[in-house]
Parts: sequence; structure tokens; C-alpha cells
Amino acid sequence: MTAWNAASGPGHDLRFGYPDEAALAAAVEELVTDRVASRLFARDATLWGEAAEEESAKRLGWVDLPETSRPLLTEIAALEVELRQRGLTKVVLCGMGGSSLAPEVICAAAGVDLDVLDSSDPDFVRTALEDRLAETVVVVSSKSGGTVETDSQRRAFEKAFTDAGIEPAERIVVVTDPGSPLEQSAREAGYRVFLADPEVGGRYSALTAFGLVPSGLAGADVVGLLDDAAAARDALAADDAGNAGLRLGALLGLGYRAGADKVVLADAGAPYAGLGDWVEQLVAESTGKDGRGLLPVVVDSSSSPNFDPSTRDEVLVTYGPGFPFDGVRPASGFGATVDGRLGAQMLLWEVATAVAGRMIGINPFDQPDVESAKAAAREMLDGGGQTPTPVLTDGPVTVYASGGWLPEGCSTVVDAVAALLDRIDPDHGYLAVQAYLDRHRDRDLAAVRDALAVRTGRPVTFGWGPRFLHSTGQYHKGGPPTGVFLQVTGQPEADLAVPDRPFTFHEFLTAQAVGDGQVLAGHDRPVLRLHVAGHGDLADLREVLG
Ligand SMILES: O=P(O)(O)OC[C@H]1O[C@H](O)[C@H](O)[C@@H](O)[C@@H]1O
Repeated sequence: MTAWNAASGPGHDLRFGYPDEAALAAAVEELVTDRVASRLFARDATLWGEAAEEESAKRLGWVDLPETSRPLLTEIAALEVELRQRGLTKVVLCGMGGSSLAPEVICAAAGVDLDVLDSSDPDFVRTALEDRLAETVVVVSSKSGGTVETDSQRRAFEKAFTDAGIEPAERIVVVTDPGSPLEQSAREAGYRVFLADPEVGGRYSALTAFGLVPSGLAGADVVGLLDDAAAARDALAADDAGNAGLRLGALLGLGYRAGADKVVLADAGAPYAGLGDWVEQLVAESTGKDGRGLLPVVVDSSSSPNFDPSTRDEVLVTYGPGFPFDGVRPASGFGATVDGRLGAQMLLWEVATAVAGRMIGINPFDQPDVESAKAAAREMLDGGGQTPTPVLTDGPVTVYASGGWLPEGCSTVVDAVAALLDRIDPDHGYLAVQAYLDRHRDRDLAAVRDALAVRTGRPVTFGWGPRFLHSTGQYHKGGPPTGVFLQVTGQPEADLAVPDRPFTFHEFLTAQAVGDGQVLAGHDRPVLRLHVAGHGDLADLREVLG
């Protein structure tokens, strides 16, 4: 690494380290010559090649959101006041992926409470239903209006309100795209409806109604968020070698070309916890396809394993004001730190992702492999899927393994896990841990990420199911075939019916885990599933994994 260079604009600041200043300068110069920034902000759909043109043409509305979202603000503010006056102080958000990750960060940044219900885990859903229902307003967010988790959560709240003698129409607010099936059913039910910009895809929708409505109702300063994005917009739209969006995109694109195709994201003291989870979806779903892509690896801090020490196939990126690279040199030589106010950061990352997508040679606006997991889950629920057979039982843990990769003679969880870890390619491979559990109650399990990163010396990701299916799930199936997968499932404390549907939440969650496992196995990815008898057994499992 030879240099750290700064690229700053209103409300944002970016510093880079890279192995070869000349290579980065040349890549940025090419982007400037091709007028990529100004064409992006002029919604030029030809930037990602002919095959991507049709989709891109309807997905570039996000470049104008700092202005086009303004008319929403008055309505959001008025509703917020009305809700407070009615004593409705708890805001629950039902939504997955692009419909919940942005509001989660925006509210964390603002220090206001938003209860994000992005799960089909029955214990998790029940906790949300039972907490202060009398003071609760529920935002149901779904762009397509057809996401089964969100639909199930809405049904559960409608029933809970009705059972408590509360009229659901007084408590449910819907955010969706115009013309979706949810818009229609919501209007019929008399719910308050906010329509989002249909020319913006879910993971680019932070500054649309999807980000602004739940956050504004929870009390976040959404006017300031748009102001911060607006302040950065001109600098990000400029065909200029100092454009931070171009430079971050070029760094990611160059890293990819040099074989550094994992992006480790660490918080360097940012005032917004959780930006990494939002970037994770943006980068993984946008780039992970056609056997290519960037794998985001979200870690706690710059002292976490995978950041320090890092591997040669990782680009290290921090967000926040800290600058950890004085003491840490990325093994790949690629590193950057991005600071800025939240609205500016979000727009900057969106630009960088679109730019990296162009350099990697993919369409950053589709998600061709997400549907396969949904279809497999549907098939399981309809009784058409193959019921899995366990390979062994070890105390409270039942073990399942896909397609014959587990060696003969494995008789314990310890052996099975060791066999899975052995399958990780030492130069390019990664491990994805996928926990289909209650992410609040079972949060301690997430510590296995660090432990497994140390144990394997390889990039390790940790995702909560089904949340990650709407984020890194696309990359796992559509990206390079370098992952091995450890699923953790468990028996709930109690199951919960999905009102007026022929399945329970636990059946749905199980179908999602099994269905995604089968799709991964169909892509020749090794999958090991550990099913624990109760969440009390997770402490022992943590020991085994670490
Ligand atoms: O907002 P919805 O239509 O309910 O979609 C929620 C999520 O669903 C899918 O998983 C997509 O791949 C995501 O990009 C999207 O954010």
C-alpha cells in the first residue's frame, strides 16, 4: 500500500488505501472519461450493457430521491403527530430486506425505537405481538406486496388487534408500490396507504417511503436525512476524479479484478449502528450473480477477525470517523474508510455499488436467484418437497447434510462440523452461518462468527434466517461457488398459527431453511444443518463451534 487519498464532498469524506495508486487513478479516470457519474444521475440505462438495459431503465429513480421524496414529508410528519396524540408510541415494522434494513439503521442513528419484525420465527413474532399492543402502530412494508413473511406478520397483527377489541384499520399503515396486491387489499381494509416510487428497487429504496415512513413515524429526523443526501448529490454526480462514489466503486471493482472479492465491513465509531447490514444487502444482492460478485462480511469492529487479521481475498472497509489503518494493513492491500452523515453515506454506497457492478460486469438491479428459495419453501409447505432425513443424532442435536459430501463414519456434531470446515477452499472459500432462530433471544449465538473466523482463518458471515434470504441469499446461490453453509434451526418455545393460512410460523420457517438448503445443495454447495431440541441447547452448540 502506498498512499491514503481523500475524496470529500458536502457531508461525506472518504479515505483510501490501495496497493497501486496508478491503477486506482487509471480506473477512476476511465469512469470520468466515460462520464459514468453524470450518466448515472441522468438515469442512463445503458451503463451496464445491453442485457441489463431493460431492468435498469425502470430502476434508476433513486438518484433523484433527495428531491423527489420531499412531498412525502408533510404527510409523514402529520401522521406522526396524530399517532402521538392518540398515545400510540410503539412502532412495529413488518417487512423484509429492502423494506426493513434502511429504517432499522435510520432509527438506530436517530436513537429512536423501532421494533423491526423481519422474521417468521414464532417466538420472535409472538414477542412483538405481546409487547404493549394497546400502544402499538404497525407499518406493513412490501414493495411487491407478495412477500410471505410480511403477509404472515400482517395477518398475525390483524388477529391480535381484533382479539383485543382494537380496530386494525386504526393501527395499520401500509407502504407499497402502486398497483401491488397489498395496495388493493389495504385500501379494501381501510388502512392508511403510502405509495413508494416504483422506479426504485428494494435495496436502493432507503430514501423512498420505505425508509422514510416507518422512520418518521418512530420519530427520526427524516428531513435531515434527505438534506444530507441532497448536500452530497452534486459531488456524487460529477465526472470528477475526486468523486467519492466513483472512487469507492473503482476500489471495489479493482479489488474484485485482483481476486479480493470479499468486502469486510467494520464500524469505526459511526453514530449509526447497523449500517453494515444495510450495505450487506445492497452489495450482495446487487453484485452476487452470474458466478461473480462481492461477498460482504459484516464484523463488529476493526479489531474483529477477518479485519485484523485479514485474508488476501478481502477488501477492508470501515464506516464512521475512526481511521484504523494506521495500525492495520489489509493483507490484500485494499482498504478504505468512509465517513459521512447517514443520508450522504447511503447515496454514496448506492453510487459505488452501481459503479462496481459496471466494472464487475453484472446487472446491479436484478436478483435472479432469490425466487428459487421462495419456490422451494412453497413446495415444502404444499407437501411437494422432499422431507429431509437426518444423518445422525448427537444428544439434543439432529444433524442433516446435503448430497453426500459428509464422509462416512461421522458420528458426532463435532465430526460433522469439522468435515464441513474442511471443505472450505483455503484461498477463495468462505463459511456462511445461517441461524433460523429468534435473533433477539438467541443473539449470543452470533459470537460464533468471530470464533469460526479464527478457527478457519477464512471469511465467515453470520446471518439470521429468514432475514438473510433477502440479503446475502442471492450471492450464496448466484455468486461464485466458493461457500460452505452451516444452518442452525431449533424447536420454538411454542408455535404460532398464521391466521387463515394452512401453515404455522414454525412450519414456514422450517420450510424456508430446508428449501434454501435444497437449492444450495442443487448448486453443489455443501450444507450442514444442526437442529437443536431447544434454545437452551445453543450454549453447548456455541462451545462446539468455537
Ligand atoms: O419489499 P418486498 O417486495 O416485500 O421485498 C422484500 C425483499 O424481497 C426479496 O428478497 C428481494 O430480493 C429483496 O430485494 C427485497 O428487499
